[in-house]
Amino acid sequence: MVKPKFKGKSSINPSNSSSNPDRVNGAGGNNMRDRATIKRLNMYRQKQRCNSRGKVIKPLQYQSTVAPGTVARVEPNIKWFANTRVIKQSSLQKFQEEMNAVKKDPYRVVMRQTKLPMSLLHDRIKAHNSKVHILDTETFETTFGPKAQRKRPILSVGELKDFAEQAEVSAQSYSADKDRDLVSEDSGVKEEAREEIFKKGQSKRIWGELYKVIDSSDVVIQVLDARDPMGTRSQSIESYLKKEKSWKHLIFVLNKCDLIPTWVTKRWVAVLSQEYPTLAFHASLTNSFGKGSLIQLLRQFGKLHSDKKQISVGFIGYPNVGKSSVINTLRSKKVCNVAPLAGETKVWQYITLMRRIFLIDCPGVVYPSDDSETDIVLKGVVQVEKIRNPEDHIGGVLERAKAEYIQKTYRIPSWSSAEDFLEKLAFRTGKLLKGGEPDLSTVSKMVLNDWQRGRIPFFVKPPGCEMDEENKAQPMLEMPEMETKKEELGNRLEAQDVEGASSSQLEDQKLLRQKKEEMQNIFSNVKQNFGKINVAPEFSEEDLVPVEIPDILDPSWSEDEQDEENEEDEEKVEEQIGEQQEEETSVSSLPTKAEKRSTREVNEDMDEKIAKLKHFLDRAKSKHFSAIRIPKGLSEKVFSETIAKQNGAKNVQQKAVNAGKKRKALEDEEPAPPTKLTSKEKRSLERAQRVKKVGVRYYETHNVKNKNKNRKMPLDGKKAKRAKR
Ligand SMILES: Nc1nc2c(ncn2[C@@H]2O[C@H](COP(=O)(O)OP(=O)(O)OP(=O)(O)O)[C@@H](O)[C@H]2O)c(=O)[nH]1
Repeated sequence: MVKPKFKGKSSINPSNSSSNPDRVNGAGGNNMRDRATIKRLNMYRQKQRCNSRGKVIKPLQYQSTVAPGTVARVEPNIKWFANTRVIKQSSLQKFQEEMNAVKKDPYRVVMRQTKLPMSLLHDRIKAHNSKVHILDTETFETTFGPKAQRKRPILSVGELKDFAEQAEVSAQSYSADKDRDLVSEDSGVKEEAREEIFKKGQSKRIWGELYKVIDSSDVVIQVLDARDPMGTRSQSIESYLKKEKSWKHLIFVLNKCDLIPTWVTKRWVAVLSQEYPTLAFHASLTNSFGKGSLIQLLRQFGKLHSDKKQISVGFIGYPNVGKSSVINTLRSKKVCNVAPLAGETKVWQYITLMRRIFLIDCPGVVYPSDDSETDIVLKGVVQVEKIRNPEDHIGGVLERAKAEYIQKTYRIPSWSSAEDFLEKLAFRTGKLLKGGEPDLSTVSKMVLNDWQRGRIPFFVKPPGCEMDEENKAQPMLEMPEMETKKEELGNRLEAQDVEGASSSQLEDQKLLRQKKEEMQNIFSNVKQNFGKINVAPEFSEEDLVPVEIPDILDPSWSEDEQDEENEEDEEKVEEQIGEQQEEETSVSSLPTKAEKRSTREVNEDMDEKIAKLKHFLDRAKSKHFSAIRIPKGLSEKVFSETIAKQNGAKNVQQKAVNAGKKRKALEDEEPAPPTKLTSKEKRSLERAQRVKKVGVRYYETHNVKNKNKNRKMPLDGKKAKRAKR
């Protein structure tokens, strides 16, 4: 140890020695040992001094005895850091033998086992291929005898030859692309990580919401987009429900049927019904399709679970397929937020449909698949505004949609590539950047938005649509596939019975069969008249394969009745509108094409007028204006036209049956007034007259300070103008 020199009063050692903790400038510059390190090293180096008789005359630091009660320190010594628990092999062997002897002796007990190195007794490493001594622990009878209980490995083959064959087949079908565990050499080039927006609907939170909805529902409705039902379908959830929650009923609702030709809807319903009961649907507050069928179906499910106080119906599906819209349609009012943007529904929500039926809306879930980024965008999962390079996905749009529809929608006659198309569109729409450069990003977003909102006609063709024309023209789908499916299921179950299942399995099967029969009974009542779907896009002749639509709709319960029943609580004006629509849709089911076109025009006219009326109503309801009046001229015109059209429609039907004068009858704008009005017509006339004034005067209903009862509101002039606005 370096002895600090005494330098008068100061105890600081000025030397530059590397063992001096006080040194200021050493040879090491900034890399010098710090004070603590030097002190520690000095401590290690110290030696005690003894006299010739061995008596310690200078003890080590911390070695001197201290008075009892004071904190003492153990000498830091290198030997403390060495392995002190080493015993000889022979000693270990002896310990193991003796310990084993004691353990096996039933008259002796090893005390304080936790304090002993017991692991040393069992650490003999067994060779990987060492023989298993089964017979040491089990009897021959239970192991190999006729009543052996030992589990055997399940092999799908009986002989080694078959096993080799199987291996060969699997080797042939092996594809390195699909092998996720394949270790390949790192080429240094890696695929760019997917942007976060493309992982929408896949988060743990969303899946949590989905499982909450599934757990809480008695009936699960998977909503599919009619334009691409298979792309928006989740087979993994279906198999999960089948395996884990077999008591829950799963049905499909094919929504947005108004965006595809009717025969395609029919075909898809037939295809999907082979697996699960399927209903076609068009979600709309004013012009829906399938609402009555769905409500009736839910009612029947309610009856099926009469033991329960209420049943819950969960709506699951891809984002943007219209789950919330279907719920709004069933409730005939906006109870869930709806937007053309994916991910509008954030959390699950309960909605009461009837006293005993609750609906649960679920956020859209994206199921794991190999979809490319373009697929994801075109399925409407990603919000267009958030896409970094929207022009990358236009190629996909041009590939999927027919050129004819693109030409018609954007009025661009031809293009050589996606970029060329975008440039032409940018010039046509005036979307230009500085210097007259086409703004490709903006026009791409425009096209993608149109795609997501169904403005570009598109649909995925159902399987087998080229073949059997007969099926296409099948007038009323009565789910024949369900029959075959049931039979198939029955056969399968019987086959399983023969194989010999346990009693609990048999019971399960019985339950399953019972459930199927119940579903069959329920669905045997469901008949949808696809001719009533109001298809919006104008499809080409090629896509519009004519569908024969039955003249008479006579299911055991009709949609019209249901619609009326569920609209009880709505405004009377809306009832009127609903009745008008029903009349209109029944006209649209007439067979010839020319008439179809003219009825569509009539429908469009009516829709416009209805929208206008509704707009006025909404404004009046929100009380943003002190008084709103529907201009008398407009209301009279609308309702007189309505009645005229109703009568006209009746004439049309009659004439269509009698002779070939349908066209004339339909175009007949002002038919002769009916001599005698039916009670229904009388009521609708009364309502029409009543609803002319839909607003109320602010001063009449509000208790305001300067209320002047005698004040007359001028109908012309400034205020009247404001009210009219
Ligand atoms: N043409 C047409 N559009 C529909 C139909 N149903 C829904 N939509 C539209 O599809 C868009 C999405 O509807 P939502 O009801 O918000 O869809 P969602 O499945 O609840 O979406 P998330 O909230 O993302 O789960 C809206 O713009 C609706 O207007 C339909 O039957 N026909």
